[in-house]
Amino acid sequence: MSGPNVAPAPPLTFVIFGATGDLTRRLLIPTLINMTRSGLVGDDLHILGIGIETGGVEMLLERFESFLATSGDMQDSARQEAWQRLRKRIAYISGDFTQNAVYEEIAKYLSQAPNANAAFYFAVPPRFFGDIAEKLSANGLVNETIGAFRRIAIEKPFGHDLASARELNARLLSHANESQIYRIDHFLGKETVQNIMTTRFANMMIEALWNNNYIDHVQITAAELVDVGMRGKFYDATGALRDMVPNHLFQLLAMVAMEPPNSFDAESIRNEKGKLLKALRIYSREEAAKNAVRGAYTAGPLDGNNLPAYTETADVSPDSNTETFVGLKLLVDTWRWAGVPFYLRTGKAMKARDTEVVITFRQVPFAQFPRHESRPELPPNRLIIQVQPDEGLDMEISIKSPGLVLKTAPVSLDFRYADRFDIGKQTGYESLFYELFVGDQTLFQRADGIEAGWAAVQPFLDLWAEGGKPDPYAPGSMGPACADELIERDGRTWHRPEDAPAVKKG
Ligand SMILES: NC(=O)C1=CN([C@@H]2O[C@H](COP(=O)(O)OP(=O)(O)OC[C@H]3O[C@@H](n4cnc5c(N)ncnc54)[C@H](OP(=O)(O)O)[C@@H]3O)[C@@H](O)[C@H]2O)C=CC1
Ligand SMILES: O=C1O[C@H](COP(=O)(O)O)[C@@H](O)[C@H](O)[C@H]1O
Repeated sequence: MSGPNVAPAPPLTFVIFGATGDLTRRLLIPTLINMTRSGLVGDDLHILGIGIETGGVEMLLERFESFLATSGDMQDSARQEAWQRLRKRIAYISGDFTQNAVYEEIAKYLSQAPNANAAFYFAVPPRFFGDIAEKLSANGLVNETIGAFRRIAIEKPFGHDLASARELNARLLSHANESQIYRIDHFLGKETVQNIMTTRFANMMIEALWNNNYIDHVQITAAELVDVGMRGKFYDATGALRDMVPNHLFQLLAMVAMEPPNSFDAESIRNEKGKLLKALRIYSREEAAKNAVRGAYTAGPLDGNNLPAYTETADVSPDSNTETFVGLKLLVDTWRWAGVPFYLRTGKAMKARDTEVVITFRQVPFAQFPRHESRPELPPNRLIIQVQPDEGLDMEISIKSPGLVLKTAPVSLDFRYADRFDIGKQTGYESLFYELFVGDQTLFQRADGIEAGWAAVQPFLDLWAEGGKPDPYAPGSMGPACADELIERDGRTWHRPEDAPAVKKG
């Protein structure tokens, strides 16, 4: 995507609702700086910020600059130069986006813009998504004309359950076409997530084994070292399941498990991902209770600090039963995956930052090698897709241990992106923005995929809404004991973060 061979995005006005907010200054502006620097956008990109705060564009620029000064983003001169170029093309309209007046001003601005292309980015609390789309439409701002596009990009969370996601989709689709709607999942901007498709579909030796004849089970982990911190209000109403599973973890799962698409165009890929997510087994209440565990971190030391318990976090109810960890065993009802469990887990305040997909292959059917005390079993092959940190791919195989005695030894063939490529400092939004600007929806979620994801987690939401408390786990651990039981009762174990190459290296 990035790099010198890619043509710059077409001219457009990028309208950011929520321009004075946290996401804009922390991620959107640094992304646009990176894109300006690498030539992914040219001087015909114009930015129009919308916010309720009064003041002119100088107020907004000062906000951005004071953030950039402290973030360490501007330490190299190329970025500073890119910012100087970009800042000249930023405008601001102060107004309340729940009222019509601001849309009239946006219409006026766009009518005087050098070209009619526009992408509207909703960097606003989710309760405003439907309203803004409705008002844009009522003011004729999403009408496309020949040669001029109008697009809407929507941040997460997309709904808070199946019913609300359906309602939001229906509302958006009554004002814009699916081809104009870009639902963001920032995991899809990660290089290693995009690499899952290449790993599978560019390598015969991998894809040929990619089914229940050879794969024993799949683990998807998104462990975070960070705790809930200052996000108590948002998090207590959300929890680990809603925050991470139907979006980020299911995107990883879909990439890993989908059928090969007929082509790499957006619709073919999204068709396959949608089909896969619709094949996730929808559990009964009893099955949901058996196949899901949840936890909340207690007080304790984490990363050199003394972390208060989740329930003592600012803006979290002391008797909260929101989970900060979730573990699931899911099944995909397709010919390819019948009988292969997918174990998923994610949580905050855990032992390490480690997002990975671990594919464990079946044991060889018959092994003549003598077993020895230190290794009574021949370990299965594993393919580890290290999403972050230290992006890479590891293949665990057995070799002969040197010496006269025939012994096997496990070794890991490690590939790290940073060892081979100059990936630079990216926010992860660069490829998403580029595709939004050029009109490629591959890295965005389609309505059916989102709804299928929510349908698969709804039984767990319903179950936990009945009451009960998450199990406690110590900060710096890998979650509650029930998470180990979930997988160990099947005779398997979680891949340990200390086994991850990134952690081994550190
Ligand atoms: N922050 C992050 O790291 C991430 C955020 N997201 C998502 O991005 C979205 C934005 O998040 P974030 O930036 O943190 O939120 P913020 O609350 O920081 O930003 C929202 C902005 O919208 C402004 N605003 C609120 N109401 C109005 C209104 N009626 N008219 C005009 N402006 C208004 C706010 O102004 P004021 O503050 O003055 O009220 C604020 O500047 C959310 O959907 C969030 O879930 C997703 C991933 C990461
Ligand atoms: O969307 C979210 O993602 C982050 C994790 O993203 P990462 O790119 O840092 O791995 C998570 O911390 C946050 O709670 C969630 O809202």
